Amino acid sequence: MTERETAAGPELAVWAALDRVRDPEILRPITELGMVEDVSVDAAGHAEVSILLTIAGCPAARRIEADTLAAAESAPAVASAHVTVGVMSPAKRRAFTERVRGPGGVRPQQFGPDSLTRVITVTSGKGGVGKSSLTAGLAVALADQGLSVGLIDADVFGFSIPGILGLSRDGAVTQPTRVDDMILPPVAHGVKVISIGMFLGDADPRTTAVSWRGPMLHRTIEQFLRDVWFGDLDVLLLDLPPGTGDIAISVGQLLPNAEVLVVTTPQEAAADVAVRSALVARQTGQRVIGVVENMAGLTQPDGSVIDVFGSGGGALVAARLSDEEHGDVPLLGSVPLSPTFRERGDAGDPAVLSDPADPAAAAVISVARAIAARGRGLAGRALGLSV
Ligand SMILES: Nc1ncnc2c1ncn2[C@@H]1O[C@H](COP(=O)(O)OP(=O)(O)OP(=O)(O)O)[C@@H](O)[C@H]1O
Repeated sequence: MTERETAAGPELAVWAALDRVRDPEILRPITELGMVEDVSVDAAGHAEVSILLTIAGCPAARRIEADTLAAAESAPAVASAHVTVGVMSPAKRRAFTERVRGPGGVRPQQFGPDSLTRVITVTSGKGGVGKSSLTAGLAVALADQGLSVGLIDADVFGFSIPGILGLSRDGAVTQPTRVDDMILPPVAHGVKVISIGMFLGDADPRTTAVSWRGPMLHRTIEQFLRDVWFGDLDVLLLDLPPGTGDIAISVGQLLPNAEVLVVTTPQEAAADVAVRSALVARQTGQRVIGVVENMAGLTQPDGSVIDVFGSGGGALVAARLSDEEHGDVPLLGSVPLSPTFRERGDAGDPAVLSDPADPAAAAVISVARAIAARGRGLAGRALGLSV
């Protein structure tokens, strides 16, 4: 019998209250994860709760402790509460990782051909068109719409996702928690995020250039897919370096179900490169699901609009990628230039949550709705039917 099964009265009520405390990285109740060691309530209504963390000083420790205390205090018949925090023994930690990941030592790569997760890579051809800002915004907006979302930032040359999502301060990037060989991605604004920028050791990402060749990048993405525990995701987004064939090939091999979203600016010159990057992805078997135009017309205080980067590039890319063989590739949205959108991104406080009425944020939210509504095409997928 477990501790909980023998509990009764106020103690059972505390256990029930603790069901509401979720591990902030795993997003599952601490009771389910075996993190509550003991609960006792004395005759005066004082509750003593002891919880076990995976590792000493785990980044989520304070939050788990505070949430546990608040939950215990809220239980009926509890007048006061105290929480003791301990650390799991290696055996308990093994049981914990099995509970999270499922039993068995062999970890298959996540998001393989039978996975139900939609994998969407975001590509742009040219750098600096706002691919990372849009990827982060879409991830947060999809999570806000109730989906379970993961985000892999594999943009070695410009890993800006931690900054945009508030996971980097003064050059220090939030580190993922490691529980033995399992890596738990930090959760930002409801999104599980892993970035190459989290694996630079003590190096300051502001002054550290990552110059990796294709094979190393391939291995890193492979490791992210194997060792980083994302859990059941509805959507996994990947922010990739602009326009490299190497990466497109790796993604095609590692994530054969990946869909591609193409980001371009309204400029015709950017359109050519964006089309090329989409064609490379297509050659590796990925399906292009749509185009998003970014940095479209900037609205002035008097209501007039300046097309800083021209106009029509998004529609042009969509038209050039649509044909009989591949069907219609839609322009899913046109995101205007917006100083607020940039400022909020720089502050790690994405506008899609903090200022959803901002025109750029609203456009990103609407693209996220369009992506969620389209669902995933089943073409080429094993349906898992047996007769
Ligand atoms: N719609 C927008 N309005 C205003 N600023 C924007 C908008 N989209 C992106 N930006 C800003 O443009 C800059 C470049 O954006 P971002 O880093 O997302 O581009 P990128 O395509 O990912 O670049 P790279 O791949 O080269 O790293 C950032 O400062 C970002 O805040």
